[in-house]
Amino acid sequence: MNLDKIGFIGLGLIGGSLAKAIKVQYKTCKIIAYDIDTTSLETALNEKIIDDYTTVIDNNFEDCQIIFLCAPVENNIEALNQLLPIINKDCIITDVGSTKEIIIDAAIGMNCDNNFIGGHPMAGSEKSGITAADSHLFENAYYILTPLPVTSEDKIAMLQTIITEIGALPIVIEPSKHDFITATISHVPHVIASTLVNLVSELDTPDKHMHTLAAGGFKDITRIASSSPDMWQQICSTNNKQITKVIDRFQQELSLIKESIAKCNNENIYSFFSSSRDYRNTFSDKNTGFIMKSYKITVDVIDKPGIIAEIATLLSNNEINIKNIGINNNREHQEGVLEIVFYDLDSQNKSIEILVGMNYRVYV
Ligand SMILES: NC(=O)C1=CN([C@@H]2O[C@H](COP(=O)(O)OP(=O)(O)OC[C@H]3O[C@@H](n4cnc5c(N)ncnc54)[C@H](O)[C@@H]3O)[C@@H](O)[C@H]2O)C=CC1
Ligand SMILES: O=C(O)C(=O)Cc1ccc(O)cc1
Repeated sequence: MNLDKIGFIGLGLIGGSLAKAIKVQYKTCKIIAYDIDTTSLETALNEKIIDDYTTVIDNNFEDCQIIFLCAPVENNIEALNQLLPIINKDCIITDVGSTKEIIIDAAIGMNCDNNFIGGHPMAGSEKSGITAADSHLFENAYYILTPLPVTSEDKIAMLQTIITEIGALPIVIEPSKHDFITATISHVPHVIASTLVNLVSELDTPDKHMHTLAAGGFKDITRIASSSPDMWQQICSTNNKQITKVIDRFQQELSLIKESIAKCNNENIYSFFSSSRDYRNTFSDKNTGFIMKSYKITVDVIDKPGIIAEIATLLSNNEINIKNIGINNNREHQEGVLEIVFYDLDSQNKSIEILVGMNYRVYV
């Protein structure tokens, strides 16, 4: 497909990653961006992620075929309103916001439902800003679309093609169903993660031993508490009905297990953990994911100078690109201490073969 010009409103983690992925796929496509943060725009221009930027939403967006709204949810609604008098009639405006019903209702209210298609890539991380942007972010991730009955098939097909060509998997879901699903699998888990972190901060002993000793499990389930407060405040305020409904249900579940623990009802406690383990084990970490896909291996290495260089050289001699490499000093639940992250499954598999062939113990 031919793309000549695309616009971005908001150029942080998601906007920047989409712009990068589109540049890889559509080399001649011009990208123009607007962001309230001029430093992000300058960074993106210097790194050739975009071709031009503007410090106001103006006629520069007039000839865009597609405009991606990638700011926090409420700011996307404001931008949509500002863009409507500017865009051409064939332009597709699509957002990436984590909540859908509110922006779809706003789009209907603004009579722009033939130009607007709601979107939500189910990929991301706790990081934010253009410096965290990654052209591989959407590979094998589901990308939800919430078109309206009036949206033309051509426009939906065009957006689906772009999503597919950047490696993601488009899936159509109705807005209110989307908001219930994401409240359960994303929004409430974020609230719980932040609650746990705040709890430790409040309960910690004066010597801060909780902070020092918090280990793998705690860090695993609270990683997402490092996310942008601005973004999460707007997600909560734009999906408050579904989120509060799911929190109510969560509190009921928590009360049940609390009661079983208080009464030492070992049968209930056992079945609580065994059913959650069995269901959790049906979520494959290698599958298309909701979180950023990670092709990681862990290598057991002896602690000697030059060991990282030795392994990095071995892999680079075999033309394998390393995305990230680091020593894990905490051996808890960890078979090895050197963690290597790759860009794709092929590199991961090839590295395992090479390292095992050199008698390294490798864990996936
Ligand atoms: N972070 C994640 O993992 C995911 C986020 N999303 C959604 O993507 C959107 C963007 O999130 P991120 O890229 O993670 O956040 P981010 O904080 O990395 O980037 C947001 C960007 O929007 C800019 N911005 C803020 N207000 C603006 C305004 N009024 N006009 C123009 N630009 C403005 C900021 O300066 C920043 O550069 C949000 O709507 C979020 O709900 C969707 C999927 C995953
Ligand atoms: O990093 C993670 O696990 C996330 O949860 C990222 C994320 C954040 C917001 C979304 O709407 C979708 C994905």
